[in-house]
Amino acid sequence: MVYTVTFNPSLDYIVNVSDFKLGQVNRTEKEVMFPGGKGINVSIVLKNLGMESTILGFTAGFTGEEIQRRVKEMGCVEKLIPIANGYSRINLKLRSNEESEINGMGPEIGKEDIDKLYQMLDTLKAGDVLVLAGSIPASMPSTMYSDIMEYLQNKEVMIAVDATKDLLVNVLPFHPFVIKPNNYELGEIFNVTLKDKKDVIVYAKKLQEQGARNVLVSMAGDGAVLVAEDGSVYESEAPKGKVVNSVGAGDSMVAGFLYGYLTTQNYEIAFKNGVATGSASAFSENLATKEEVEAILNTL
Ligand SMILES: Nc1ncnc2c1ncn2[C@@H]1O[C@H](COP(=O)(O)OP(=O)(O)O)[C@@H](O)[C@H]1O
Ligand SMILES: O=P(O)(O)OC[C@H]1O[C@](O)(COP(=O)(O)O)[C@@H](O)[C@@H]1O
Repeated sequence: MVYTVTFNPSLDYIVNVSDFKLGQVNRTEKEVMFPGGKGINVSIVLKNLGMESTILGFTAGFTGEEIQRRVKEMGCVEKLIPIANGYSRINLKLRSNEESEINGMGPEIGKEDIDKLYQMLDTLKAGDVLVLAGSIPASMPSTMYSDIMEYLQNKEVMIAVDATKDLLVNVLPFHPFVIKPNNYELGEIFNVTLKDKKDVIVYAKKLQEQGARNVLVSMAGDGAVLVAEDGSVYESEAPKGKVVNSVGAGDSMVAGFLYGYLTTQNYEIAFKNGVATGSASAFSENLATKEEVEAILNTL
């Protein structure tokens, strides 16, 4: 079974504003709202691809209830833990001449809530897959994901991590199955700007040397790189198409990669599947469907 953990779920409020002007009243031309947060998006896409998973994590307030309602409506299994205070974030995605995002910091999560999550993690068995994805509330330590990995280290659970900075770096000694920084996040870890795939491969290998088994680096419209544990390096250009909504493209890539690997145990197929799924999400308003992914796979 695949489990995804989202400490900080969101409602993604995506608004189109023609020629946005800072400091003025702007009006939307279009607005849509989706449940979001990285683990939740991974679960939605896995569902679309035909693979069941269970959504774990924390929700709060009316926004949290709406996130739960929507993921259930989509047919996902969720065991989100409602927390007593605050409310889950509404993350604003502004599409205008440029794309901007404001992601909230999320409600505080108490120790008793974390204990409940650990009780759920106690049910994981060898061969299960755990996805730890997205930010954690600012009040939590950057060892949150590595603490979970340490707790599970003797269980033979395959763990995927999509996080930034120390939250990601701290998990490396626990040998995550796959990590997926984008090229900016990879550069940020080493305080460098990565210009091209050649640079990306050098620094992805450094994260592998520090403990990651597979390092998948997304580069938006410039494609992706996989440095795999068997020593292979795969590179891909981004599939061609019109970007409609790139929110969730990275999460879709994680879902596509895991789906590809879990169904074939082949890194090349997993990588292509990740690229196609990321782009299929970027090319549609909603997250990728199986048909959309297959259509792109046929072009790779
Ligand atoms: N403009 C784009 N054109 C084609 N594919 C894209 C585009 N943006 C994203 N993708 C696809 O989605 C994947 C993940 O996107 P990216 O933006 O790098 O992730 P993140 O959201 O984590 O930063 C890319 O590797 C690519 O396959
Ligand atoms: O937890 P974070 O890092 O703030 O990211 C949360 C945001 O990222 C998303 O999961 C989308 O992520 P990607 O575009 O990287 O796939 C949104 O649904 C959500 O608003």
